[in-house]
Amino acid sequence: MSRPAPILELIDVHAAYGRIEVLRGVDLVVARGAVVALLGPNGAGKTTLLRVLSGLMRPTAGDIHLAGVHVSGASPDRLTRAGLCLVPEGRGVFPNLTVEENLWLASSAGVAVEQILTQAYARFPRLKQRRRQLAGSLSGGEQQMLSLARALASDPALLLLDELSMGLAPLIVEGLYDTVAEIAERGVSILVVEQFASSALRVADYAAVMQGGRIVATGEPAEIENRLTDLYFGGAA
Ligand SMILES: Nc1ncnc2c1ncn2[C@@H]1O[C@H](COP(=O)(O)OP(=O)(O)OP(=O)(O)O)[C@@H](O)[C@H]1O
Repeated sequence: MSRPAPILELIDVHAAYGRIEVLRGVDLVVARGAVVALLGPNGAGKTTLLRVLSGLMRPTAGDIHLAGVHVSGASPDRLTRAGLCLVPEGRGVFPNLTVEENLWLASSAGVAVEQILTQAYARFPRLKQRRRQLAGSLSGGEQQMLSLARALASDPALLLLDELSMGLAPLIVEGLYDTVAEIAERGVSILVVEQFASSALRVADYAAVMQGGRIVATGEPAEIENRLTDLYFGGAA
């Protein structure tokens, strides 16, 4: 019997802002149920890659397969329906709406709002305490919990997380990554992008390093962690 296709496969993906090519031939695989950490210094192209993957930007060349289906250039809407969900850098919550209103808006067709609220509050009791508070007045960690809860409401097959740790204290980041590990245990595949690596590597099954618009190293998290300084600052082979 043939093995199921990986949840995500990129083959020689290119993308550009105007004439400036930012992704220069990205190859990457996320196996079903895996957590993959995509690391890399400022400007490596990580956020651009997530924009391309979530349909916000069209690749100029290359192939993207989601669960074996060719989706290069597909709309965000189609990708969402196919099970992909992006948690963007900067958290993507509506600051002038309450926690509960943010969760209501995350409800997708066919999933009862009550069920979404129950699941979100079970996973993040802190959000229940603050359900009538405006999202913009939550702490950074709480906003990140809310954006994760919103993402999970769509019952994604593949979660794309951009800089979950941005601007947060280490202890908060550790807690969020514990949640990421729990989400993965439920069978959700996860591609997590981080500039600073250790928390993401702790929960990852596999890691890749991006530099100058290409993947320059892939491997086990421990191996990548040992090579990270060289890969970021010493140029990569
Ligand atoms: N809208 C844009 N127009 C033109 N150039 C852009 C745009 N957005 C990003 N870039 C450039 O593309 C390159 C890759 O940026 P990108 O944000 O993808 O990197 P990154 O790896 O996510 O870095 P960071 O961790 O700093 O966010 C950078 O040189 C950046 O200046």
